[in-house]
Amino acid sequence: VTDEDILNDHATVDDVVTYGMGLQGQRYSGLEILNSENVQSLQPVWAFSFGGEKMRGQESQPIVKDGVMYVTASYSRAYAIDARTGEEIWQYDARLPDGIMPCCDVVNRGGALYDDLFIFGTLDAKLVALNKDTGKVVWVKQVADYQEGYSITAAPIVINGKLITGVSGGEFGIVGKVEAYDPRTGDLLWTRPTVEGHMGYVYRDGEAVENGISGGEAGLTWPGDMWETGGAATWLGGTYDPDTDTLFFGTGNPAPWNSHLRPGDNLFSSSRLAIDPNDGSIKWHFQTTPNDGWDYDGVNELVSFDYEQNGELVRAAATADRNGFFYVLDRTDGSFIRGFPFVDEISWAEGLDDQGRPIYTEGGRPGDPAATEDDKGEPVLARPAFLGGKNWMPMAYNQGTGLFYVPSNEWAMDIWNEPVSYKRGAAYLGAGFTIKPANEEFIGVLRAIDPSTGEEVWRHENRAPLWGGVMTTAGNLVFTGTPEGYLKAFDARTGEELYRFNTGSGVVGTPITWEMDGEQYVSVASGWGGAVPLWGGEVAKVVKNFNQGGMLWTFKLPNGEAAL
Ligand SMILES: O=C(O)c1cc(C(=O)O)c2c(n1)C(=O)C(=O)c1cc(C(=O)O)[nH]c1-2
Ligand SMILES: [Ca+2]
Repeated sequence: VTDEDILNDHATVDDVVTYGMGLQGQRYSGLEILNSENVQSLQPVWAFSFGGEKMRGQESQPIVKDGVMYVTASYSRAYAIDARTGEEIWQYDARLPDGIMPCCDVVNRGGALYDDLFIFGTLDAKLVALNKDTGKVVWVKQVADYQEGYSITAAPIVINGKLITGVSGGEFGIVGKVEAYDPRTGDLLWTRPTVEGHMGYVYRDGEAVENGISGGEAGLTWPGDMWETGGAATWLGGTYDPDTDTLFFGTGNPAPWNSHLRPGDNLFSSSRLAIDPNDGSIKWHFQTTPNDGWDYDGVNELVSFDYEQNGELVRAAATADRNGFFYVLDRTDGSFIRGFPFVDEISWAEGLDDQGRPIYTEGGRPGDPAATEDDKGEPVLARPAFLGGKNWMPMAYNQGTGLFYVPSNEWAMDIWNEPVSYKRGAAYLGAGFTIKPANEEFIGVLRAIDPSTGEEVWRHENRAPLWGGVMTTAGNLVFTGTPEGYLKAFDARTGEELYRFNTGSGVVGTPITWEMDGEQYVSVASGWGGAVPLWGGEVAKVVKNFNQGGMLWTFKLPNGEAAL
């Protein structure tokens, strides 16, 4: 796989060589062999077991090149599979130490292909590069110390000969960062910490150089030394926009969760960062939840798209934040174009001001434990819950309909603050919580959203929270999965459910589609898990009978069907 292949991934329908089905992250395929007229006939052609004990939480997006599928699974495993037959070519199991500390299950969301390498991140915070034909290790690089709480769950991306990764660990007071490596050797090219105060340098050719952006001196948005352990993990990885030559990374929650310990905006937590891929410098930032006090952890993917307004081309980017608001930004400079709620009854903010900053609801923030006698701050009922209006699961943008398809959830939480102090390698929250369903009928809502008006064009409600990624096609289709086990397809214009297939375990993976031998294929990983069964509080009851697992399913129309 070459840089060209990667940059063109969104336009080549016969392969999927990037996380996002294109670096901009639209998850849109121009294929229409499979479409809203014939999707009812879709059938599985093979299924592949990830094997292993206790397999769960299959959040991966496979990639496909030249008839071979490369996919990661939970516990930092990777596989190459014959995409025609489902036969295994090789398997790699990372040997993980006992002390790994993923906050939210043992997940992995995917890998990257470059040259003859398949590269992915592990729960002990390493990057591993495997020979794509044999699965043999070519290089391994320690990105950060797992004993401090670092891990990697996101898929790396490669752009113009640079391998770009983020890190997880926001719940342990790590310092988030984005890093670039030489994909052939694993040598570090630059590092970009995402907490102000750690900001004044970049690495270039293995040497630290000042780049002038230092939060440490003037106007620190953290009190005292709180920035030293400030979180802002880049745990969802990034997207890349070739038009502006910019990497977009979301940053997670500031640490600790108790916001009274860190008055200030706490840059660059809960933000979108536009990063120069050449040296790691920050071009602009947009913070969705300043002084985040609810773990809104605004790490969600920023997806580039273009539209016309009054005859002018707008180079925009959109993100559906965990905090419940959908933002449309000008991707050339990060300026706010518009924002609107995409979930119901947001409690913590009354809306956004004309810069996109939240207008906080009076009394919406959980109280300061220092102000009470029993060390437990005044609780509040906040909505959405910290697992978010949308969590990690990627949305999709359809160039034909001009709509975003957003996997969202309706839930609330009781949240309160507690005293906490930083201890290396220990949870650093200073908060307690119970998540509750917002109603008896449904939590998950797949929404079709018009980014130019904020209108919800259609919605599909699901009993359990939606936790899988979305993919959309020129064949007027939207695919996603449900914790109840289904891969589902919808009419992209109307939201009518056109197809469902039960994979035997909850689908929390992200589907892909590609063309092979003149036929259109769809693949998705199945295996219930992720944060909901761990942290879902009262919602865990809704999902408690769902079986875990680890399978990869592949579908196509029966032979000849597409021609009808
Ligand atoms: O702050 C962090 O570093 C971090 C990392 C991760 C992760 O790497 O999976 C999650 C979260 N936070 C998080 O807050 C969260 O709700 C979450 C859900 C999931 C999941 O895969 O289901 N991961 C994570
Ligand atoms: Ca987090």
